Amino acid sequence: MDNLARPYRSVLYIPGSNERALEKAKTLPVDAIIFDLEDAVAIDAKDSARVTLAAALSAGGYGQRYQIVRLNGMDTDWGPKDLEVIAAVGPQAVLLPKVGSAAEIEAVAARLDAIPACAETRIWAMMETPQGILNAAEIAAAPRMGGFVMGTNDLAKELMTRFRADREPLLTSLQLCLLAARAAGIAIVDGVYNAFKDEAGLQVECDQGRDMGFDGKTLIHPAQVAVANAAFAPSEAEIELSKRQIEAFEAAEAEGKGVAVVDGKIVENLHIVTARQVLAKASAVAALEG
Ligand SMILES: CC(C)(COP(=O)(O)OP(=O)(O)OC[C@H]1O[C@@H](n2cnc3c(N)ncnc32)[C@H](O)[C@@H]1OP(=O)(O)O)[C@@H](O)C(=O)NCCC(=O)NCCSC(=O)C[C@H](O)C(=O)O
Ligand SMILES: [Mg+2]
Repeated sequence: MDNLARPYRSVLYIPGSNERALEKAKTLPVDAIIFDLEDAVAIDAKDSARVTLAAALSAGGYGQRYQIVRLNGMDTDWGPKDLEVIAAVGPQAVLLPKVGSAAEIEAVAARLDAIPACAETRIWAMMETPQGILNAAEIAAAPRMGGFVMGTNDLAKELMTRFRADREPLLTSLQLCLLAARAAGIAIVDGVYNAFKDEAGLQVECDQGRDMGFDGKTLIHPAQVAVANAAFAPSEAEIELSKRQIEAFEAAEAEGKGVAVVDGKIVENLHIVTARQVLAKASAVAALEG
């Protein structure tokens, strides 16, 4: 499935060091997995996690779930070794933390270009530093870019904000990254909701993220999957409306008109583009779930 056509409703982080979670993920209805070698892995476990993860990826079993590996930063003791070992198994995507500039993406892209197993490997970027947010447009347009992941914990730390349920202090950063991702035609998924037992709070954040235009949400626990899958899938009402809009617009066109009216609202060609995207997303979700 094409990078942008596939759903990214639920993107679950799994610590690369946690063999039980690595196994469990094969049974979870997530659209994508981030196998983490960065913040979820303790310093003493960095070297063993890399080996454990490379073996798990080679063994496979993750089905249609899109597989993204979060490496340690290339400026750390572990990052270059992570890239070497993970690249050898030809991952679908590598995710770079705390990206600040397009040059960082270009350097990793050049390394991947030299590895035949990585011909199709995409690069994703964690957007979680002030410098990265200010350079979002150039990062999104860099070679091999497949998507942005919002790192709202690091971002809140760097901006010195306080947690608010409405995320008002983070909205400018979230929207700058959305603009950059959409301009470059790459995917973008929202940050994690830390209180993984608070389903109502997660629901509010998922609805907000969906309204803003995110493709999905990053998650930290299996209990969060169902809420994200439902929030970022087209609803029955959206599917039904899209079908009626297409039908009405085609009828209007047949009569030589460029505008139809559905439920008292105008429907023009641009609305039909959105309606067809809704139906395509619904089909893609059904294909993954089927
Ligand atoms: C938060 C956790 C440490 C909780 O783990 P645990 O106490 O084991 O939870 P449960 O007992 O409720 O687990 C129930 C079962 O589910 C499995 N499990 C738990 N978490 C995961 C997971 N992430 N993926 C797959 N499976 C998972 C357990 O193994 C249990 O299975 P079973 O034995 O069959 O019952 C834990 O959830 C966790 O470690 N989560 C991930 C944390 C993480 O990845 N953090 C880093 C990413 S967030 C980040 O860095 C954001 C960004 O950079 C930013 O700046 O914002
Ligand atoms: Mg982070």
